[in-house]
Amino acid sequence: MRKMLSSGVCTSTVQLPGKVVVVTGANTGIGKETAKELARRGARVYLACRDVQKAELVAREIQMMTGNQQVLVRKLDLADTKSIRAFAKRFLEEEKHLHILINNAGVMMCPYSKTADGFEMHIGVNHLGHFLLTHLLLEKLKESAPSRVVNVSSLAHHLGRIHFHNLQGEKFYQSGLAYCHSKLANILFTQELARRLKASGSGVTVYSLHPGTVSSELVRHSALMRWIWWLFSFLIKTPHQGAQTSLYCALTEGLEALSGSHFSDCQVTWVSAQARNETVARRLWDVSCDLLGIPVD
Ligand SMILES: NC(=O)C1=CN([C@@H]2O[C@H](COP(=O)(O)OP(=O)(O)OC[C@H]3O[C@@H](n4cnc5c(N)ncnc54)[C@H](OP(=O)(O)O)[C@@H]3O)[C@@H](O)[C@H]2O)C=CC1
Ligand SMILES: CC1=C(/C=C/C(C)=C/C=C/C(C)=C/C=O)C(C)(C)CCC1
Repeated sequence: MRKMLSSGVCTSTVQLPGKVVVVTGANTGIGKETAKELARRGARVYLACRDVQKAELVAREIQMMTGNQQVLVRKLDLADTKSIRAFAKRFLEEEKHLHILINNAGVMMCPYSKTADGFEMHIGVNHLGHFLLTHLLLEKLKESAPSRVVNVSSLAHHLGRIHFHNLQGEKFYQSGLAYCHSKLANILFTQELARRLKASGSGVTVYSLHPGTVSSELVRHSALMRWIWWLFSFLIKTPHQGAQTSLYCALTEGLEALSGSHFSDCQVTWVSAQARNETVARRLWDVSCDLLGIPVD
């Protein structure tokens, strides 16, 4: 059972000297392990985190463990578009390239709350925050092609729906479902972005994934989930195991033809019918642009 729940290993031997990587939410859990492995392979790794003090400690730890001093911390609060814009501005000023963007940060089952811009927290951080970040970094990714965007979604997307009349959860809110909706949005964004990038022949590819059920701080807002995680701790993945599919999508050679696909346990996997709906994906793209003040093309 443990083997079944923990399978999927990134076997790529690709090394990353001279490559630049951004990992959001890299101070703990899956993001930290992902950043560590990318640093071990020689990349310059930006830990894009909301708590800079926590992240600095992690950066030192990764530097010590990997011998790579090019592990840098930058403030990024995905619940505040000003912070996202400030992060992108500084990054674009200081870096010539961006080869891999890992949109990993996430919140789950928060009590109803809003971001600085008035978006419901799950859709605001998990989807809109990463949508804006990717938009702001996209030219740099194109200039650095071949380059990749990796969006960490979840199996939980199967329970998600995009309710355009209630995107901010103001009419109806259930914290678990709000998480599922935002994870569905991650997949729809991946597919729409992949379609657009393919059409423009940009050399940037995009992947979404489910990391598995992973022991991490994600369950911090739910006593029930913390209890389930504790009870089944002998079965669920470690953060190192949980990082394997992100690493697979970021590193595996020859994955370009699968841009837009969804992965689990380092293999392409199926997504729900909602997640394959191109009309919803296009509309979500347009609505996201509107909400974020990005010109709709
Ligand atoms: N664990 C699991 O079983 C599963 C996880 N996933 C996905 O994996 C991803 C990583 O989660 P996991 O490592 O498990 O969870 P953790 O809670 O351990 O890590 C989440 C990271 O996101 C960061 N974060 C949260 N809010 C913001 C914000 N507003 N701005 C910037 N960063 C933020 C956290 O920062 P801070 O430490 O400061 O709070 C933390 O670094 C998430 O997208 C999650 O949805 C998907 C399926 C299953
Ligand atoms: C019942 C049960 C489990 C519970 C799984 C759950 C509750 C998964 C939730 C996943 C989430 C919330 C993903 C986040 O994106 C385990 C631990 C697999 C062990 C086998 C029995």
